[in-house]
Amino acid sequence: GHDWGYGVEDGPSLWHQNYPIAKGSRQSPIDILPQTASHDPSLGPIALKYDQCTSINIANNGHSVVVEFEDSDDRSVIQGGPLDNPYRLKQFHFHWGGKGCRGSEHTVEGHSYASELHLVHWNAVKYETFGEAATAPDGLAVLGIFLETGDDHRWLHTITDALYMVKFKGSVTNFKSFNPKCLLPSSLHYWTYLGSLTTPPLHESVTWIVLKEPIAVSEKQMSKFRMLLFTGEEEDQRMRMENNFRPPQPLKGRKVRSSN
Ligand SMILES: CCN[C@H]1CN(CCOC)S(=O)(=O)c2sc(S(N)(=O)=O)cc21
Ligand SMILES: [Zn+2]
Repeated sequence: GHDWGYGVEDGPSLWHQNYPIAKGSRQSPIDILPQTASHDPSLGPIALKYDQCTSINIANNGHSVVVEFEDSDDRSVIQGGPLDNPYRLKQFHFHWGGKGCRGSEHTVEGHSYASELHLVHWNAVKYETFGEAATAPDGLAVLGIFLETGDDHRWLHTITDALYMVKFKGSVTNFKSFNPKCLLPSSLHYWTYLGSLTTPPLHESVTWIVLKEPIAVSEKQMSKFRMLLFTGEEEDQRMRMENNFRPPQPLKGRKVRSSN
């Protein structure tokens, strides 16, 4: 059922009641301090192989808007950097704020961005299914990309133009041949650390790779995300989907490494 959300009655500060791991030792997101992040020369570049990727659909799951990918083989993977194996692209989704407000999950020296894109990948070398990987300490790799408001993003239109089709929680529509490579910034320099899902079930199964360079999107494009609803078509109380981000969590002694 509806056991968690981002509101006063079901938001991040209450998630620990149903998901005690919310107070765990490797929770996400975190505030990243670039000066403290150790430059690790053994950290190679990340490699993204998305050329043969197959997007399937775009959906409103009542928490975010999600684009799912076909993950029956290694056609779309992230590898290198802190990763020992290639991890298969499963889905991507966003977190964002209200009008003119910040909405990223990770922050950089307390600075938050307008939004944050998460590309979720799973370790299909070690685990049979995505579900199994999602609960394993080295099961998932999520690539985080900051969105800041500025110029129009020429490729984000493909996504924002489809949002009206998935306005309500539970809606899904076809979304073929979208290649997320077009959403990457020019530099793949990153910070990396061991963390968790930033939503329930908050599994501590994520190797986070957060790109340093944000991409620019226009305020008009951001406003289209806020047209989405947390609520279903049948519900009489319409709740605009915004501020669907978890605030930074305690570092608890973890090391953040920097690619360079
Ligand atoms: C609303 C539910 N979100 C989660 C759904 N999944 C987890 C459980 O599935 C078996 S998931 O692995 O696709 C991810 S990744 C992710 S974040 N924000 O950390 O990138 C959240 C979720
Ligand atoms: Zn996310």
